[in-house]
Amino acid sequence: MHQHIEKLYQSAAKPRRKIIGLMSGTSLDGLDVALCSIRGEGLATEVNIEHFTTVPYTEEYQQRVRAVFAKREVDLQTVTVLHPWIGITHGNMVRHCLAQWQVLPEEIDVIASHGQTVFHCPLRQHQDARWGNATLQLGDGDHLAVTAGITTISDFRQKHIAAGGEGAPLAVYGDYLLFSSITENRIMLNIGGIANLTWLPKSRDAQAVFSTDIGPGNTLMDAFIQQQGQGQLYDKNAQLALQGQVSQPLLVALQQDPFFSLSFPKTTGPEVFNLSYLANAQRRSNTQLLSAADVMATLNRFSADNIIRAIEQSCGTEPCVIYASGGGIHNPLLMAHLRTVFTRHDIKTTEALAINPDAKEAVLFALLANECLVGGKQPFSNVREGIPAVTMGKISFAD
Ligand SMILES: Nc1ncnc2c1ncn2[C@@H]1O[C@H](COP(=O)(O)OP(=O)(O)OP(=O)(O)O)[C@@H](O)[C@H]1O
Ligand SMILES: CC(=O)N[C@H]1[C@@H]2OC[C@@H](O2)[C@@H](O)[C@@H]1O[C@H](C)C(=O)O
Repeated sequence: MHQHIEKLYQSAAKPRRKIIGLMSGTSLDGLDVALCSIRGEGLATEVNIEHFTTVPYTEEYQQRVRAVFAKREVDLQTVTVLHPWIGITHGNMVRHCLAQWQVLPEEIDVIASHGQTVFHCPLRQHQDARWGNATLQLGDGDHLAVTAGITTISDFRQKHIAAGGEGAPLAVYGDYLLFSSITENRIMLNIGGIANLTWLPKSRDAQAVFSTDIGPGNTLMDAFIQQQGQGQLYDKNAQLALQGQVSQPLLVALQQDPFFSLSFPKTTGPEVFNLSYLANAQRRSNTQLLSAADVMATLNRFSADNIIRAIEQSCGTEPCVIYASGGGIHNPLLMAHLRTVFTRHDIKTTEALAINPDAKEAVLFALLANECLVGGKQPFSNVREGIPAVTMGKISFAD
C-alpha cells in the first residue's frame, strides 16, 4: 500500500480527526481558516472548532482575483497563473496560522479547501442548451498540499454538478449532519455575499431538507459602497443605509429578475447580482438621481426582503428557529428588519449551537472532507433535484 493511502486509512480509522476547513467567499475579504476536531461521521458527527481566524487578503490579492472575478471575458493567462498561485497563497496562509497556533503540520489529518469561486453559471442562468451546469473554483489542491505539507481535499463542487446538482449550495450536506433536530424546525441562514438557507424540518426527513441560494446578501451593498470611491469595502454597521430612505420604485425594480421565480433549490452569484444589475434597475425605475444613502437603504431592504420571502416559502405556516451566520449578521439594519417581520420565529446565530457564525462555512468544508474520508452513503436522494447523494472532493498528497 502506498504510504499516503496508508496514512489516509489511519486517519479514517481514528476516533477523532483534525481537519482544517478553508473558505474563501464571494466578498473577497479574506481566507476563513477553521481547525476542527471532528469525531464520527454522518448524523453522529461532532465538531469542535479548536482555532478559527480570517486571514485578511492583501490589496494585491484582491486586485489579482478581481481581474477575473465574475467576469465573462478575461485574460486566459491570468486565469491559468491564478490557479496555482491561489493554491500556494492559501497553503502559506495555513502554514502561518499553524505556526501562530503552535500546531505542527503533522498533527493535521487533512486540509479541506473550497478555493476561490471565480465564475458560477448554472444552466438556468446561462440558458445555453449546448452546456450544462458549471462552476469554477481556483486554488489548485496539489499546490496547496505541497505548500502546506498536508494532504488536501479540494474542488468539492464538481462532483455535485457531475451528479446532477448546480454545484451549490453544499451547505445542506453539513447542516443536516450537524444541526438537524427532532425538537424544532430550523432554518440555517447564511448571509454572505450571496445569502442562502437550509431548511431542516424536525421530522429530520432527509428527503424533505434542502439548501437554496436566496439572492444577494451583502454583494450588492459591498459593490455599491466600493464604487463610491471612499475606500470603504462594506457599509460598516449600516452607517450609510441608516441615513437613507427605502425607494419603493427601485425596490420593485430590483425584485424583477427571473431568478426570484425559480423553484428551490437554486443558485446564483455576483455574475447576476452586480453593479450592472443595479444600474439596470435604476434605469427601469427612473431612480438614477437617488442619493447614495437612499440607494444603500434600498439595497439593504432588498436583501432583507428576499431573505424573508425565502424563509416564508421554506417553512410555510410551521414555526421555526432561524440560526444565522455569515458577515451579514453584523449588519444591524438588516438584522433589525428580519426581527421586526419575524415575530413568530426566534432568530439566533449559530453561536447558540456552539459554532462561531463567521466560521460556519469553513466548518462545512471540513465536514465534507470528513465525509469523504469516513462517511457512508449520503442520506439524500437523487430524486430531489439538486441534492445528489455523492461524496465530494479530490485528494492531493503533499509529496
Ligand atoms: N459590521 C458590519 N456591518 C455591516 N456589514 C458587515 C459587518 N461585518 C461584516 N459585514 C458584511 O459581511 C461581509 C463578509 O461576509 P462573509 O465573510 O460571510 O462573506 P463571504 O463568505 O465572502 O460570502 P459567501 O458566503 O457568499 O461566499 C462583508 O463584506 C460585509 O458586507
Ligand atoms: C458557487 C459558490 O461558490 N457559491 C457559494 C456562494 O456563497 C454563498 C452562496 O453563494 C453558496 O451557494 C455557496 O457557498 C456555500 C458555502 C455553499 O455551497 O453552501
